[in-house]
Amino acid sequence: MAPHANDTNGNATGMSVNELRNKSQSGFTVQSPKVKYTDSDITSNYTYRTTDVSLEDGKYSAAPRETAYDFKTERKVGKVGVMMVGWGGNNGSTLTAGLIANRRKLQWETREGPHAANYYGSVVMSSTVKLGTDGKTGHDVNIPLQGLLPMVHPDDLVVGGWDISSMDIAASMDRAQVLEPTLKSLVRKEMASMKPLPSIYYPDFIASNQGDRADNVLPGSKASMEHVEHLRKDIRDFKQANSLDKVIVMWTANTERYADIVPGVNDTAANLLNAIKTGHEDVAPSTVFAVACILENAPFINGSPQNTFVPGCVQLAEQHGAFIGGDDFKSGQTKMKSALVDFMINAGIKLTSIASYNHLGNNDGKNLSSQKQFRSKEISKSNVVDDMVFANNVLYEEGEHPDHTVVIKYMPAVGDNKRAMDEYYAEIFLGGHQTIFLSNVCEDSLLASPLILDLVLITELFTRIQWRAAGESEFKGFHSVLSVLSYMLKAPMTPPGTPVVNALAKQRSCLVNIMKACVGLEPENDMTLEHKLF
Ligand SMILES: NC(=O)c1ccc[n+]([C@@H]2O[C@H](COP(=O)([O-])OP(=O)(O)OC[C@H]3O[C@@H](n4cnc5c(N)ncnc54)[C@H](O)[C@@H]3O)[C@@H](O)[C@H]2O)c1
Ligand SMILES: O=P([O-])([O-])O[C@@H]1[C@@H](O)[C@H](O)[C@@H](O)[C@H](O)[C@@H]1O
Repeated sequence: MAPHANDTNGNATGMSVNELRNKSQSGFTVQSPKVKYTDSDITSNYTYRTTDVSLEDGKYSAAPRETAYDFKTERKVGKVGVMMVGWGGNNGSTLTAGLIANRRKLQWETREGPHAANYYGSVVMSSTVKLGTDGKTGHDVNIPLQGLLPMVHPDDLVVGGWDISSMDIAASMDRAQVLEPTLKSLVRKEMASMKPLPSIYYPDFIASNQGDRADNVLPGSKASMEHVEHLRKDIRDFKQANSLDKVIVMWTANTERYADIVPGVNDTAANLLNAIKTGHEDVAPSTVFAVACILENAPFINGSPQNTFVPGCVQLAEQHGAFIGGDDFKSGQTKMKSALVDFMINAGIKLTSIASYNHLGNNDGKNLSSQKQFRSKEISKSNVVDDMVFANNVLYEEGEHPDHTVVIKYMPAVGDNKRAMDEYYAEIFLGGHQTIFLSNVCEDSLLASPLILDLVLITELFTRIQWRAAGESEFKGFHSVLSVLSYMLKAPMTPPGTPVVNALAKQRSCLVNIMKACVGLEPENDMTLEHKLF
């Protein structure tokens, strides 16, 4: 029996905490002179509070700073499409099945009994945020994160995309071996009608073992403006055919090798466009897709670890005010790492080594069994602790960091059910040690698919948010590199010269507090002074 909620004077409210908990599910409005609601927009006048620190005579001087911003969020969501590159892959087919199952509110039999469609694993659809405190009872009031601002509902998303494999998406679902047959039977017909568009295929960028599925490719095995224009037309045609207001493009195709950053080739926007025009062999398919999306003003998100966003690509996005984001979905082993390392180091425990091993048997693993593709993944999985280590100069000397090794092996037998095994070794008080062993079976596509959804929903939201410094007349969009997506990504892209944050709690807090600022609400500070100062 849930405890009864008392008010701040200790008087019974007549409501259980659960009743109170569910009372506020029906949305909210902010009562503030700083927040204005019109039919078209929500506008908030927001004071951003930070602390300026300077070093004077060997001592820090800290000065509170206030910066006034206006945020404007367009309330109309419109009709949104997502085009996946690699639609026929495990993630693409699994997400597609999940969207259909949820839209149709399907239930299916499993060994444990009936299962209903859900969006578990999506931070937008299945997590909550603290809205505030009930003035009568003093209890927290939490609402679904998706309720903070107008957001597209995933049930309304229109799905499409490309694949170098011609297999329809129902057959791709079978190939993926991720979903229960009972569920597959319910979505098969609709998915069998879904055919991936032919794509660009430059064999040198992915493992040679992928060649046997490449039967759905456009002519040409290296970058060209014809490829760029063809992809742009695909996006326009998809948008028109489905009467969409906007399209978001998601790279969930194979991990590519890194492209060399070559001055005169991909270091500037002009050089990159010229390199594509002249068919330079070091321009990756993912970069060609990114360029096409930038020129078509379709946000492009990279769910894989390769360096798609070469400097010239970032510059092109900035020139066009187009959104890009990445890299590499943070779905399992690394997600756990970015939470656990944050906890250990912030607890003053000196992490000295991290050994991360995993094996998996899906096609992603097959592609990663090739050294150059593994190297892309090794980089994204290895850099995730840098910010947390660097922030603690009590435990770590300058340049000191834990040993960190990443091993990935391809073991077909386990399929999509990736095994992650980690050892965290740390120094504790008076020469002691703490050793944490973690074994984690990550059903990779069932963990990644909701993340892909979150990336789409949040990217779409940020296409409708504009800001200006108080006093300025013109509103403008966030920087082209959407670093607010970092919670879903192993190697978060940030605007050039800005810091990378990998700590999972900070990443979520950043996203939530920016969304709260857009409705004029203060960032969550967890002080709860109202429960301490009385
Ligand atoms: N948990 C996860 O599944 C997870 C986590 C992080 C990152 N990723 C990354 O997401 C990507 C997809 O993972 P997956 O398990 O779905 O892999 P997958 O191999 O099942 O799917 C990739 C698909 O991309 C297609 N493809 C390859 N090159 C293409 C091109 N140039 N154009 C269009 N299609 C192309 C392949 O035919 C395949 O169908 C991989 O790069 C993987 O590293 C996955
Ligand atoms: O997200 P995460 O579980 O740390 O990392 C995963 C790797 O462990 C796995 O080998 C790879 O196939 C997946 O694409 C994903 O990148």
